Amino acid sequence: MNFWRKYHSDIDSNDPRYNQLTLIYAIALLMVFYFGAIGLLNITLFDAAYVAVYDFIGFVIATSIFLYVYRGGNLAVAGWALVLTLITILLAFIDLSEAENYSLVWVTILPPISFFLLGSRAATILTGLVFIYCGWYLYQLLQIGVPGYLSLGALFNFAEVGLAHILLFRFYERSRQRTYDKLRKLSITDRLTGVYNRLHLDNNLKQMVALAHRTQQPVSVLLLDVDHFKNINDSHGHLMGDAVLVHLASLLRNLSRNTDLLGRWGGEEFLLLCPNTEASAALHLAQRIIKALQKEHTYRGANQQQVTVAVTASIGVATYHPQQPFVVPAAISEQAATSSIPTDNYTVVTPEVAVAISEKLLYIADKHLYQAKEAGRNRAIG
Ligand SMILES: Nc1nc2c(ncn2[C@@H]2O[C@H](COP(=O)(O)OP(=O)(O)OP(=O)(O)O)[C@@H](O)[C@H]2O)c(=O)[nH]1
Repeated sequence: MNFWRKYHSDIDSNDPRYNQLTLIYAIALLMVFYFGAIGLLNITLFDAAYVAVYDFIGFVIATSIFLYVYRGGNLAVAGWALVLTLITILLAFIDLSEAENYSLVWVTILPPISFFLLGSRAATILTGLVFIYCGWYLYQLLQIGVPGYLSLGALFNFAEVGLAHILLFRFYERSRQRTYDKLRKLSITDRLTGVYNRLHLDNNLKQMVALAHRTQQPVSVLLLDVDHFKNINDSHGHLMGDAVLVHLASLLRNLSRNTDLLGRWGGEEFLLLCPNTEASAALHLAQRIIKALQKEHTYRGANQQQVTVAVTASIGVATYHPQQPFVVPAAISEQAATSSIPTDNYTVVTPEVAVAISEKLLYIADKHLYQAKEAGRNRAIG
């Protein structure tokens, strides 16, 4: 982890916010040095203390934004603060220079920054308003006949460049966002069943455990494994096996709550994460799943042939309750003694402890699943 992300360790280089963070740092730092240096020059060399007051205000605002982000502040808030500060500075600068020396061209840096930091909608409105204001400002100068390069043609050119900038960056930002959403969805879902994949479950279980601790609510996990799945594949073909997995995923989705998180843990294994769920409720849910699976279902396999296949599953259940000591149950503690799973009782949940509790939950669920298989399958143990 580098120095800049000390308080934003959750943002890695694959996260789109990583570059936003970099851009906010870069612009804020640039403003800090710029206002600091110009302010000093205004006081010492140019004897313009009244201008230095503005430099000082800019310096303080830029430093505040920088420190706010550095201390882990919200990126959206920092993005808005930065863009609004930039707009104020640019408009003040244009006004002070009365649009001389093409100072107006500076507003063209706003669309790339705004679209990147604020998203398509907010940036379109904000930069649109700034360009309209600048067009109106130019028009006023034309009216009073400011000499020099100002002409009606210049006004049109400015308006056209402004519009082109907004449309192009809007198009660019929306296509980037769409590609990102598509890639993200692909990276967290299982292609066959459409439920979440193992990576996503893993990440969320840790967060769920931390939240359970904060809210003092229990969290349960259900680990389900189809019984003799190999036989289904061998007797009816792989396509039929796939159809069984798809059906099972939709059955699990229908039986679980909206707040539960369902995913495919492995080949024919599914994991259901249930926040705010007591051990008894989790076991009850597991039994409902077993019962629902026992109902006959017709699957479509190769050559569109329809076959009724009897599918059963075994489920291991485990629950973490923040108010109770979390120890590996006696029945499986012998195996735990030789494994690396920590067995302490946790009082404070740091990220490391959340990982340890998640591992232990999965470990217990896996052992219960194993016991259910040993006891004859088609059952749940918790
Ligand atoms: N059709 C299909 N089969 C899969 C998929 N992923 C894994 N499998 C198969 O699932 C089977 C798992 O077999 P085993 O681990 O022996 O488990 P089982 O036959 O269910 O036996 P028990 O779990 O002991 O009841 C293997 O034959 C894998 O090839 C998949 O995506 N589609």
